[in-house]
This record gives sequence, C-alpha cells and structure tokens, in this order.
Amino acid sequence: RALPTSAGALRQRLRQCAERIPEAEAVLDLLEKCPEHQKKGSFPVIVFEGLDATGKTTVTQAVKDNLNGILLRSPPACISQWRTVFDDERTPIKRAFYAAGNYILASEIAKASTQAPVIIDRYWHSTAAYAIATETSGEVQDLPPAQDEVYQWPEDLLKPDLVLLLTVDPEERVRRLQHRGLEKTKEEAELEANSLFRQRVEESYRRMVNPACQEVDASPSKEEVLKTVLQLIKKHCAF
Ligand SMILES: Nc1ncnc2c1ncn2[C@@H]1O[C@H](COP(=O)(O)OP(=O)(O)O)[C@@H](O)[C@H]1O
Ligand SMILES: Cc1cn([C@H]2C[C@H](O)[C@@H](COP(=O)(O)OP(=O)(O)O)O2)c(=O)[nH]c1=O
Repeated sequence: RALPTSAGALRQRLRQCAERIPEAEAVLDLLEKCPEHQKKGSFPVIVFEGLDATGKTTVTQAVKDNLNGILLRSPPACISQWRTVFDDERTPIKRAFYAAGNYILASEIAKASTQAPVIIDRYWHSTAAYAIATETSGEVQDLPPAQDEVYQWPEDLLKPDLVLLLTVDPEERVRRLQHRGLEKTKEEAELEANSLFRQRVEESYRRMVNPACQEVDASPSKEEVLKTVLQLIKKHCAF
C-alpha cells in the first residue's frame, strides 16, 4: 500500500529515493532529530480535519485565540517549502512525505502541549483519508471495508485528545472555495472535478478509528461554528 504507517517504514521509503531527490534526504535529517514515541504534555491537543474550504483555517485561528493556544499544521512549516517537489512525485513518495510531516509535527505537538492547548490544522487523518481515497476509484462502497487496518491510527504516532471533522454540503463548499479564490493544489483541482473522490475522502475520515473523528456541521455562521466547537472542547478536554 502507498501509505507507510510507521516511522520505520516511511524512513525506509525516503532513503530509497534520497539519492535522486535531495529534499528526501533533508526530510530524513529532520526526522532523525525527532525522538521516537513522542509523549503529549498536560494541555489538550485538538485536531481539525475536513475537505478544503470547510473552514479549518478560520476555526483553528479563532479557537487558538479563544484558548490562548498554539496553532500547528500538517505538513509543518519546516518542511512545507518542499511540498511542491513531493506533490510532483509518484504516489508512494508523496505519501511518505506527508506521513513524515506528521511524525515531525508530533515532536512539535509534544513540546507545545507542555505549554498551552495545541490546535492543529490537519494531522494523520488527512494523510490517511486522501491516500485511501486516491487508491480506490468509484463509489464509497468500493473503499476498503470499515474494519480495515488502513483506518487505524499508527501505533508509534502521538495521539490527539480530540479530532473534529468539519463538514459542509458540496454547494456551500464550492461557494467558499470561490469566495476565497486561492490557487488550488493539484489534488484539490482533481477533487473539484470529481465529487466521488470528495465523497471517498469524507467517508474515509468517518471510518478512522482510535481516535475517531467527531463530526461538526460547519455550515452555520463562523460565530455559530466556533461556539459549537468550543462547547465540544470543553466537554471532552478537561483543563
Ligand atoms: N462558517 C462560515 N461561514 C461562511 N464562510 C466561511 C465560514 N468559515 C469559513 N468561511 C470562509 O470560507 C472560506 C474557506 O475557509 P477556510 O477557513 O480557509 O477553510 P479551510 O482551511 O478548511 O480550507 C474562506 O473564505 C472563509 O472566510
Ligand atoms: C496534510 C495533507 C494534505 N493533503 C492534501 C489535501 C488537500 O487537498 C491539499 C491541501 O491541503 P492544505 O495544505 O490543508 O490546504 P488548504 O489550507 O488550502 O486546505 O493537500 C494530503 O493529501 N495529505 C496530507 O497529509
């Protein structure tokens, strides 16, 4: 399968292409500096997931301000300058890059969560959901069955306390995309053209377990969505 699900597996994959792609060597160097099996601090770690333009950037910023938290994202800033290089590579290499981003992010989360609540814009669930949806075609029924191991969180990756999946109906999502008018990544352009792909990504998010995503209807106003999200955080994360 294209998605490596342990630090060892993704390092091996990056090593195989490091001679040809210098950026892979650079990612490996960063991974080398991250101790394995990172532990969380005492502050809560809250992840926001969802398709592009569902409101992750908006809500994560607002939650960060509200909780005086630290905002992080996947892929982390220290490797995001190489993203375009890997987006143009073959699928297994691209997936190894995104997976590596999560392990590097984990060490940032470990550190940040000793100081303040940590709010994250995409983490492992995005990496897995886009990988799973890309590897299949057609209807949601053609995805690996619900209990499949692809939906499991990697054993050696730091777990968040709460994962909120933002969803909006397709029409509202398109309105928000157009409103924003940003340049689309290749994958997002494909997504735009292919509503089945979008459905597979969202269904994959819903099938993820250990931790599972909790779905939040993100169609109401920004203020309403923030209110709902803050209530969920209060309910699930004691701090
Ligand atoms: N609840 C909301 N209602 C209406 N528009 C919203 C809402 N949340 C976000 N938006 C707008 O939708 C667009 C996409 O939101 P953004 O936060 O960038 O999504 P993402 O980070 O998930 O791609 C932005 O133009 C943003 O201002
Ligand atoms: C983090 C991540 C993103 N992606 C894809 C999902 C999106 O289509 C695309 C852009 O994600 P992102 O950087 O979150 O862009 P935006 O802020 O505009 O939402 O990258 C993956 O395929 N794997 C991953 O691990």
